[in-house]
Amino acid sequence: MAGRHDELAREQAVVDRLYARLDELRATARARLAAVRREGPSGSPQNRSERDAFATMYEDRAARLDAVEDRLAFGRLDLESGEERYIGRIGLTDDEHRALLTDWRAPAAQAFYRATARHPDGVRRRRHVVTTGRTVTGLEDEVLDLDAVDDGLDASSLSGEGALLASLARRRTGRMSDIVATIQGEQDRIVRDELGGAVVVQGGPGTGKTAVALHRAAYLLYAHRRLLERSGVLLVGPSRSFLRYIDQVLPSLGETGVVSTTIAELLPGVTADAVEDPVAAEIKGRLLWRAAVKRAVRARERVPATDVPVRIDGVELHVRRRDVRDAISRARRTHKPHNEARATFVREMLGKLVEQYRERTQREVTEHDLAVLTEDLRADRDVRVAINLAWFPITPERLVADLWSKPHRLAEAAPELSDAEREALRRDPDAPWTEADVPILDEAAELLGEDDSVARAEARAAEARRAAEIEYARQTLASTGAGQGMVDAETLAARFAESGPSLTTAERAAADRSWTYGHVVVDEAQELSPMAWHTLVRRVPSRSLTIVGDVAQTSSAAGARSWQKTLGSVLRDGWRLHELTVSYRTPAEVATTAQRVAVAAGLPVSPLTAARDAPDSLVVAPTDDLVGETARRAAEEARRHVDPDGAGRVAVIAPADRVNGLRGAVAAAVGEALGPEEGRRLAAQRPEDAQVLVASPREIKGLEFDAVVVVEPAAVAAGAGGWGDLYVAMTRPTQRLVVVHAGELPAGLMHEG
Ligand SMILES: Nc1ncnc2c1ncn2[C@@H]1O[C@H](COP(=O)(O)OP(=O)(O)OP(=O)(O)O)[C@@H](O)[C@H]1O
Repeated sequence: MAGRHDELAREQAVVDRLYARLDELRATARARLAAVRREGPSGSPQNRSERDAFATMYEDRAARLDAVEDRLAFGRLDLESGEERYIGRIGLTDDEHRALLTDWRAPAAQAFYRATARHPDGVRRRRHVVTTGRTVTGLEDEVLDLDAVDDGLDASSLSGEGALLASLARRRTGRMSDIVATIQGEQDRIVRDELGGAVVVQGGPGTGKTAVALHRAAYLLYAHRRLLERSGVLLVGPSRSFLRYIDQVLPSLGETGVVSTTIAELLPGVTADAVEDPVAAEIKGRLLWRAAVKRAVRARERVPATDVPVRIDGVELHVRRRDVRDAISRARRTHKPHNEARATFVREMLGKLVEQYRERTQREVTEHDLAVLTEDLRADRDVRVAINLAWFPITPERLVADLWSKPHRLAEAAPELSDAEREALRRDPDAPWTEADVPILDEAAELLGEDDSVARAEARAAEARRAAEIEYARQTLASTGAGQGMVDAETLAARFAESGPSLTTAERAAADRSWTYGHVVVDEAQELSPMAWHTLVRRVPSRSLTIVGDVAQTSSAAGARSWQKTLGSVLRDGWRLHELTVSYRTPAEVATTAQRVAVAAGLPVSPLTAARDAPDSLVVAPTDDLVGETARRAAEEARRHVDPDGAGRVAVIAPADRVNGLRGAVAAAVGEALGPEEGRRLAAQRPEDAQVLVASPREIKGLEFDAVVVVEPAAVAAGAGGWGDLYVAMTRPTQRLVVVHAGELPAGLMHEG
């Protein structure tokens, strides 16, 4: 039997060969890039843009190859056929196209994640190859032998347990890393679920929902590249800091073209960063705004109370009520958005006025006179005012600001709201936007359209240009054979386009409110209001979505308590539910206690089994000096977990109104515990990189830390986010939870011993 040393040496030889091949491919991509760049900025514009396009293509290729350096290969399958198949981040072949490494997303890699002793799927042995840099440092084998199966054990045991536990115990860096080497069977089934329809993943804290959602995005981009590269994938997260936390994962999986956003940032040109009152947020999240915004728009199409006199060339005419009524019906029959249908309304009204003019004057008029008269009428101030009053051109921002600042507008648009509810929405006309306004603004933009005759003419011209470019790109691809399997004509054409060679699908999509995506991924999805769902679903006409969240962690007043209730109205029955039940983050004692508190509070919690335990992972500390004790505990955890090299994260999570009061004391205690130099280094860190963070529950949603100090749990639960916030706060640590309290402890949270 080969010794461990021989086995390591053997795997090292394989890994060396794989890195050598990777280096070779990188060198080729760089050489091609350099050759394209060497040609310099000469030649026709078409030559130049062609060169730019190829340069971008080679840059992409080089970037993708660079991104897969870490843990290039991590697994090996020994098949019953005798084949040894290596699994890694990307697929690699040799010069003769023989497979060296299988992409983890390929069907041939599936058994690495799914095979069990009970269902070996042609696999004799699964090996996890652990590497540090380019050196093989460990091997972990699982022999999938049915004789070894103990009843009941197989279904629940973890695959690659050693590699998994090692990865879970690793110190946190403030950035999420991929889990490609240790995806578990229940997670893999979700990752590889088909593209069509909506996949909803419900699971308790730390069950890998975010990880699964991101790996699924990478999988779908691999399995449906042609479709998704053109239409794009949208990823929606709860906050910028969360998006930053996860922004390394997709690039490390070789994918860079995903648009990430929050609901607040969904509308290009709208900044929605004001904090909303929870009562108003809940009301604004209701689906009633679909009808209410429609009514608000209709209110800008209105027949005047009386005929309105206007005078042109000394002749008195009337903007007559019945003419307005006819013109409104005609304009509505175009089924165009309000601002676009306005052209029809204006044309109809001017026609009626010209008719009146002819009747009044009984004059013979030539075609030329008619045109002049129409223009005179159009330019006349009184006519303009009368027409505008009947069909008012208006922006979405103005329409919505009027709803919030003019009580009669809101009463007319949303009669179903009570007086108290309407009062709760009351705001200054120039108050800043909140996240809850965004879906309503989007609805308004949809119904109003843009008054953009010029923009539309430009778009038509651009479309014609683009068609010509696609044709040209097709010819180029055919004649050079370049870009095989990497880029299609349309993508290449987009890069040729005047808008600049570097404008990717993601960039174009992000700048365009009406862009529709091929797939949308929503994380922390329980926070979205019904109205936000309505807005999102509009962006994915195929209804192909990955929705991950936990209805027990909901803190938004407008968020979901039940998927059925929230999604039923927007997706009907076009969704399928998966549940994740193993917590990979929190040690068992912390997970069990958090669950107990959540159950006692009546939250709709999912079952949760912790994958591991850690000694002394829960401490409950009563005190009379809340600030002092919190600072002392935070300093102790910082000493234990925070490294000067940037690894290790500690969070103090406190009720929102206590955060500011704690910051100074925590910073001082940490400085004292770790020394002035370390104290200064930590104090200079930006909030998003802070190794010691003092924050409210809202700011740490979806994130994780080595240690967490929760301050006054009953007060956290009494805050705007309720018990969901406390459940979130308690389930952030990977190693240790410290609860500091001066007041009563909530039910389920007991003192030690
Ligand atoms: N199969 C796995 N292998 C290694 N690590 C994993 C695996 N699954 C999850 N993890 C790790 O567990 C932690 C929690 O995962 P993640 O943040 O995706 O959970 P979540 O369900 O989204 O949590 P929350 O509901 O609290 O936001 C992360 O550090 C993640 O990398």
